Amino acid sequence: MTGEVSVGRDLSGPRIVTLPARPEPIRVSADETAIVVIDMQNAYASPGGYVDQAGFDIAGSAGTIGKIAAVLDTARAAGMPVIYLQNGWDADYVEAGGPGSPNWHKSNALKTMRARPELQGKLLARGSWDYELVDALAPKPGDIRLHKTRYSAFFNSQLDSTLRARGIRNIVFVGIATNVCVESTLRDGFHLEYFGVMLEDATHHLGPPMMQEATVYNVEKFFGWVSTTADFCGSFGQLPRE
Ligand SMILES: NC(=O)N/C=C\C(=O)O
Repeated sequence: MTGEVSVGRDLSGPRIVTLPARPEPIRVSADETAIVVIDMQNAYASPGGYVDQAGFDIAGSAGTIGKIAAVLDTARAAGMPVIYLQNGWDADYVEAGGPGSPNWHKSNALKTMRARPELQGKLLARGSWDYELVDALAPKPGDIRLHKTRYSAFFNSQLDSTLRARGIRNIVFVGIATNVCVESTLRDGFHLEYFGVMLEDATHHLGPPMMQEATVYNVEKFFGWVSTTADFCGSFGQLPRE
């Protein structure tokens, strides 16, 4: 392990935290740090949701929900912003794009609905059960909910302005899927000068286990820091409420 990375100019005071992480610990102000919860919707985490219908293994998602719940309890108690993203489109799928959009060709939700017309209107459509957040992670008063239409939560969304308005420089990522929307958002955040930390056991991949390993490697080596639920709760859990 190399030395610690410090984010910000004034790193003294009671709201400064050193989070154990790889490749090195990262020292941040809790007041400049937000939790971003990626797409914890029935689509991605519930039996019968989109990714289950599309044939992906979602067995690991139940454990991920429990870890995220612990992270959110700690973050709220520490007075940190909790920002939920929800992925999907309007009921007519206009936001999904037509054949002129790569999304129309690559989205497994759109492909599944084309193959099984009885699902049309059910997957990732705003207003559907599939689009809704899982019950176990229902937002609490003060939490923020944002809509997104593509894998990166920064693309065509209010995420950047929501973070900048609150003086946030550091983002702790949890959610599904590690290798698609979590990684896409963390990468875009890197290019927008946010310090991204991914909690590896509070995320879950789509595809074979090597996809989780690949994103963990990418984040640790190129785009940010990797930590765990226990280390997040152990360090931010010590904070007095603002
Ligand atoms: N939330 C995600 O990572 N989504 C991945 C695939 C999809 O939305 O089709």
